[in-house]
Amino acid sequence: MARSPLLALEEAQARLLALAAPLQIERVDVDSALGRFLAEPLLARRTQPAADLSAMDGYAVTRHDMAGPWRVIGESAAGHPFPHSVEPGQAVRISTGALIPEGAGAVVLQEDLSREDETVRLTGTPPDPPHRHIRRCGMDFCAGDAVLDAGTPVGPAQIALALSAGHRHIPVTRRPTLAIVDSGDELAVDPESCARHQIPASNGPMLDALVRSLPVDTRRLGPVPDRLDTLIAAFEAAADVDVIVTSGGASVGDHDLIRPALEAWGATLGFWRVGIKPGKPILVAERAVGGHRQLVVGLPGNPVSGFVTGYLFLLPLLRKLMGAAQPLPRTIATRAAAPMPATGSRREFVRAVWDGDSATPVNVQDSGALAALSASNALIDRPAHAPAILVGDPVRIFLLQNGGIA
Ligand SMILES: Nc1nc2c(c(=O)[nH]1)N[C@H]1C(S)=C(S)[C@@H](COP(=O)(O)OP(=O)(O)OC[C@H]3O[C@@H](n4cnc5c(N)ncnc54)[C@H](O)[C@@H]3O)O[C@H]1N2
Ligand code: MOO
Repeated sequence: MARSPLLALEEAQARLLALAAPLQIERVDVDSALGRFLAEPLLARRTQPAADLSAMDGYAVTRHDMAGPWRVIGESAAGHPFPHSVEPGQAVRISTGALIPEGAGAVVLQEDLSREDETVRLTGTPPDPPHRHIRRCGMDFCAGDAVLDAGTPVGPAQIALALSAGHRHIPVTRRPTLAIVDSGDELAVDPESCARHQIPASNGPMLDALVRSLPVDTRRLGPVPDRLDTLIAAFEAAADVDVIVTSGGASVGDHDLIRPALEAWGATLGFWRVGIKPGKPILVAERAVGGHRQLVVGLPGNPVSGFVTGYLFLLPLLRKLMGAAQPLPRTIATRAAAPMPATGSRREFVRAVWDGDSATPVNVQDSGALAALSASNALIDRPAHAPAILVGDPVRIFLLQNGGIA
């Protein structure tokens, strides 16, 4: 049977992402924004630090008198500023994070001084330049600065930054809802009771776990038998979600019913079959009813194919819906630790172990081999029609951890 040529990965990803407009914006507590994406640029409401602060423990003195000795006239502790001005010949005991008193322009480290009663003397070297141990007002950011761009993922550093920039709430894109529909007559829900003609239904839980790195609300529907009516009923039970991901039944067999079931349900096929190995039969469809638009990503049933296409398509789609500026995983450059054969007409994602220096393909590359997938932490990205490569040759890899987003 003649078929249209397979789509290239980049084109398929671009077509999928073009279908996905970021979801509505909501304001959430900064504390609970972990994993979300900022929906608008965040402007600082305050300057940080709001005044010159000491970066070390020591004594604050004027710039005009760096040789001492000095008379200690008081203390500036964190949260307890010294209320007077400092003159030449005077020093104020100061702690890390405390306000630099008026008139002071240098902090001499306590390690470089000796103190006797109320007199401190230099025993080491004074700070050079004098302001070396002073954190300048606005060193981090100033009120009005755009401290975060729209589309930035909110991680621990961004939570701290938003709070220190004076925000209790931040605008993020709402959590997408996702239904996971796995299908196949051979699937056994209970792995402890699985006949020879069956296989434990592992793809649904695997995909659920894959998307857990993102703040997505998931609903599991399945396993669903390989029948049009049961598949359509599952889609109907997912008619309110943003994204439906299916697993299995995406290929060309008599029981591969995802496409006809989607069409019968009223969805329109966006594309089907991409030139990648594993994962060729992936499909994308959309359905719009009464202003509610849904996207469907149909993943192949082979577990490794489902994992790889989940990584290359489903996670980027969810990130795009959540407003990510960079939804796609990124590769890093490394070297092959073993020779690799020439590739065929599909771009290959070779399961591999990356040790920080080089990547070694795992022995079994079958798209049903979960032990080999589990032993891997990276995918070597091999172009289609590439010649064989030798040990030490440059390769690019996707790291599996964190969906490939550093
Ligand atoms: N004549 C052709 N046959 C196949 C082609 C092709 O182009 N021509 N493509 C092959 C490729 S590539 C893939 S990938 C698979 C994908 O097929 P399906 O998406 O239709 O997947 P199934 O047939 O339903 O299942 C494949 C395999 O995976 C197991 N499976 C399915 N669901 C689960 C699950 N939830 N948990 C665990 N394992 C699951 C299933 O038992 C099968 O062994 O098609 C090739 N065939
Ligand atoms: O795409 Mo299939 O995933 O080659 O096994």
